[in-house]
Amino acid sequence: PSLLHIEELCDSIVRSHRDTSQFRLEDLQALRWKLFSREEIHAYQSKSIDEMWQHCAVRLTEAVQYVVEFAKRIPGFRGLGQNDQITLLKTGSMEVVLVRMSRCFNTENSTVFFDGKFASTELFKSLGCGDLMVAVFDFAHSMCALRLTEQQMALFSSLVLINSDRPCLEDRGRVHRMRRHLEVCLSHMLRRDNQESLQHKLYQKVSVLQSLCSLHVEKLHWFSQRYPLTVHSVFPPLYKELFTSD
Ligand SMILES: CCS(=O)(=O)c1ccc(CC(=O)Nc2ccc(-c3ccc(CC(C)C)c(C#N)c3)c(C(F)(F)F)c2)cc1
Repeated sequence: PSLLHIEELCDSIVRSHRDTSQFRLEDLQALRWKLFSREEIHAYQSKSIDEMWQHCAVRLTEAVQYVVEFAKRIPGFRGLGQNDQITLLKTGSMEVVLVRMSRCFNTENSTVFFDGKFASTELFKSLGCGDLMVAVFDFAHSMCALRLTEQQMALFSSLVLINSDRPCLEDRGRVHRMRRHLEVCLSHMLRRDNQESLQHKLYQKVSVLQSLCSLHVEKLHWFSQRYPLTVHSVFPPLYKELFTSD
């Protein structure tokens, strides 16, 4: 691909990320000291496990929907077969949500934006997923340490999604060709930012992301065994489609 084509591809990925990321960075920054009060935290901790799970599933599904929109705007994604689009979203959308979550993480007090204010892991106690929440927050912290620009996050997010190693892809070759172009974009951008050292640090994040998402699916399976009706009747359909193997 020509350099012009690469620059154009970079620009379109960055634009798509900006147009599909729920909150602008400056808005999240402006809210970063809006913390939940003791009473509000106590109210969340007093929720039943199924109530809190449902609440979080709804919030997560909103974030996933924006990632689905981002994926659809990646040049070439809509050219893939329907099944391959679903396969890439099933395995990659939660990973991109977790990458994006670092945008709303406050490293000074280890809080994350949730339901309009910034919350620490203790707010999620009634989920019964302490280890997952700690891992999610630690990941957000480690992503913040890389101090990615929105452009770098946009390209990293597209590479997380366009992964030709995903199981059951029908046209693996086509996904791989898309991925090659995106890899050239990322290295072109990192060279331009004089930050080539970021490349391997980003690729190292991929395995942590995948283990986080497996843990999320594991916890969901554990929860759906105990509260089948909650998952079946009040969880968002998209959440069920993406994260359960029903
Ligand atoms: C992401 C784009 S953005 O514009 O930066 C943006 C856009 C919106 C928001 C608000 C927001 O939706 N925060 C939120 C939502 C759900 C969750 C969450 C809750 C529970 C679980 C455990 C699971 C078992 C249900 C998981 C997981 N895995 C994740 C979190 C946080 F991870 F922090 F707990 C935060 C924050 C930034």
